[in-house]
Amino acid sequence: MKKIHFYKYHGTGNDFVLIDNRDKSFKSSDVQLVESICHRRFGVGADGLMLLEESDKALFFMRYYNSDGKESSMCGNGGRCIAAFAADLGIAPRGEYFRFFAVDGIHEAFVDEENEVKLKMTDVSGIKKEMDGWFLDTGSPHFVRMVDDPSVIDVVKEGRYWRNHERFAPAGTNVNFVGQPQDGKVVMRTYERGVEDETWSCGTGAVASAIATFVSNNKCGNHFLMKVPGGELKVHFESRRDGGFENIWLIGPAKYVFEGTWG
Ligand SMILES: N[C@H](CCC[C@H](N)C(=O)O)C(=O)O
Repeated sequence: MKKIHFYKYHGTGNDFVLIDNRDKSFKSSDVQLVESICHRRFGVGADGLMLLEESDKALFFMRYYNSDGKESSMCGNGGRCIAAFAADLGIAPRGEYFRFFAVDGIHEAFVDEENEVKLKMTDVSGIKKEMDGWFLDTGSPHFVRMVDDPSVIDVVKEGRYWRNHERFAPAGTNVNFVGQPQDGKVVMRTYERGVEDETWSCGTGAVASAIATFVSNNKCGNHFLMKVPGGELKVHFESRRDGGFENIWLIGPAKYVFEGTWG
């Protein structure tokens, strides 16, 4: 097998392997290969893997895989990291807005000199109040539970229960545990579908948790600082009269960690 040159980035502790696959040399259908690269003990270790590929719709296409090796829905922190990766490789302009294509459509991005990334997320069509939480799709499905203190939640046990609940079958959902807002600051923790564990940050989850907090708390504005175990993410959006949300932005750091070869 040809050696694979990979890069490792993280976005507030949600970590990814990135590969420039514009030459299509990576076997993108090989679930076993992606899973073994993401393995925390026998591989590079990551929550997910992304291929940067050619696109006729925008500057590039972002193909996203969870660490279970399967291609999945949109990853917000992954989108921020691939934008920084593209700027670092000189594929995308730094300090200017550019567009890339992903599974949920076109995304606008802006990468500054320190790799702080602004990423426009897909519109949200609506949010559904469930007995014990809120369900919405921010590019990936999220079930948001409001709790008094996220720090005392057994995120793996409770997250796994809701992730596999029949209500969300067969696709399942990501699960977020969100504390009370204090001056626009919100503490949140996430159990991620396809990682099947708590992750230290979740971009689509931060958007889902901010919107659920906005809807469930009429004293909140539409700008949030989401405090996750791996750092802080900014989220702001506009609500629509039809109950949807648009002009949704996810902002935060994307860090290059190291690069290497696989195989
Ligand atoms: N695990 C998610 C995709 C990645 C979401 C997360 N890493 C983010 O930053 O949005 C899913 O399969 O629905």
